[in-house]
Amino acid sequence: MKLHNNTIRGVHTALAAIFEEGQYADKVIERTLKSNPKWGARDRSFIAETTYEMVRWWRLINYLSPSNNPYDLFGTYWLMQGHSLPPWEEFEKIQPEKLKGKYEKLEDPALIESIPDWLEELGQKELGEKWEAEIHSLNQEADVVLRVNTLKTTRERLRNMLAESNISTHIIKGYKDALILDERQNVFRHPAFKEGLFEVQDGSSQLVAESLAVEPGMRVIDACAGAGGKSLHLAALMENKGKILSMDVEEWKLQQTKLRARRDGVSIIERKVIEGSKTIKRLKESADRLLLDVPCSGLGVLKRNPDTKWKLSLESIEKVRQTQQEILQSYPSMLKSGGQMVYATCSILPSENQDQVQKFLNSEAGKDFELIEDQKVLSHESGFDGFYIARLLKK
Ligand SMILES: C[S@@+](CC[C@H](N)C(=O)[O-])C[C@H]1O[C@@H](n2cnc3c(N)ncnc32)[C@H](O)[C@@H]1O
Repeated sequence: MKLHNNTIRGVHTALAAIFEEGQYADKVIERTLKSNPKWGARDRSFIAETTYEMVRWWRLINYLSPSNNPYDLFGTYWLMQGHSLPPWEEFEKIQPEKLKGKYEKLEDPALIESIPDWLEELGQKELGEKWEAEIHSLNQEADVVLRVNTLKTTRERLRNMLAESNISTHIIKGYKDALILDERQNVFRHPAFKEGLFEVQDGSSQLVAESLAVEPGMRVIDACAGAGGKSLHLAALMENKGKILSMDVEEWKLQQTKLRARRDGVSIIERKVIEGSKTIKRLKESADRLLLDVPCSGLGVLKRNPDTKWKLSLESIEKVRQTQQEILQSYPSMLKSGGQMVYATCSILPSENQDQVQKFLNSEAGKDFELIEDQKVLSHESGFDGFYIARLLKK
């Protein structure tokens, strides 16, 4: 592959915004690409992919080549990917054989997997012997997975339509609405996306709405709806019949839900901003089904958000655990008796998952609930993101 100075500089600018200004990688890349409309499709995907991968391997790259020079860092990454470097004077200082030797001598698992030391310790403590395979899998690039919008099309029809534009996909047993792209590409510009025939949603994430056992006509609350990924899936499973109340503490996220619902042909979603405990109390025993897709560390989605590992800390994870338990202590009151609730996270840590559910069940607020089943979806076992999904019944 031929390297170009201007795209390497684009990557460097993006990395500086991520590491020096603490901005989110996805937003930085979006902005970098938008402000350079002359770059072609190949340059754009080079910049996006290289930035994400350099963020992922940042600690290892900096260990192998401690330097502030962007060409030293990029060149090291490029060699790590198995490419060779062109004879540019910018790369003169790099000695491939020396780097190779340094890499081969590595024994520290945190350096090898390019994660902070505290995360290696936490992973070992919480996942034991499964941690090594899990973090290895979370360091691989994610597949692009589509969720077919069954309100507008079928999986076969969408698959054929994409094939006509040379986008080949495959299906996997156990994920009934999913299509996986054979080759990574930007599908947001495809007419089928603009017509609302699919959403981009990881396979594990698609298991969440599925597990809530919704039926057309039900009254469902999605209490941490965000931009509405799961609400839209619930609406499709309910055949757009009944009512979904999509709630969140962030109004701007719910605004996105509104736009996406319009595109997807969903009319049963109402939105409500959570302004405090009063909002929850007013909805007492009003829902047949309740989804708690709670805020979490995001350690299950490192494949697609590699910058998370540099932004998190033990303190921030503890804070999010507290929010999770606060939500569990109060929101289930919105469920009718005989109703079912799903507690879900995109984390692989038991302390955010089964331990939280157990703590709830042992508390006064959980005394009327029982656990029906739970799924601990690990990335190295499923191939998709890491998730936790627990289904509970209110007696
Ligand atoms: C995992 S995200 C939700 C993703 C969303 N369900 C989807 O499928 O796109 C968690 C959401 O919880 C929201 N949140 C944070 N604290 C909350 C609280 N106390 N009550 C309700 N939602 C909260 C966040 O704003 C965020 O949108």
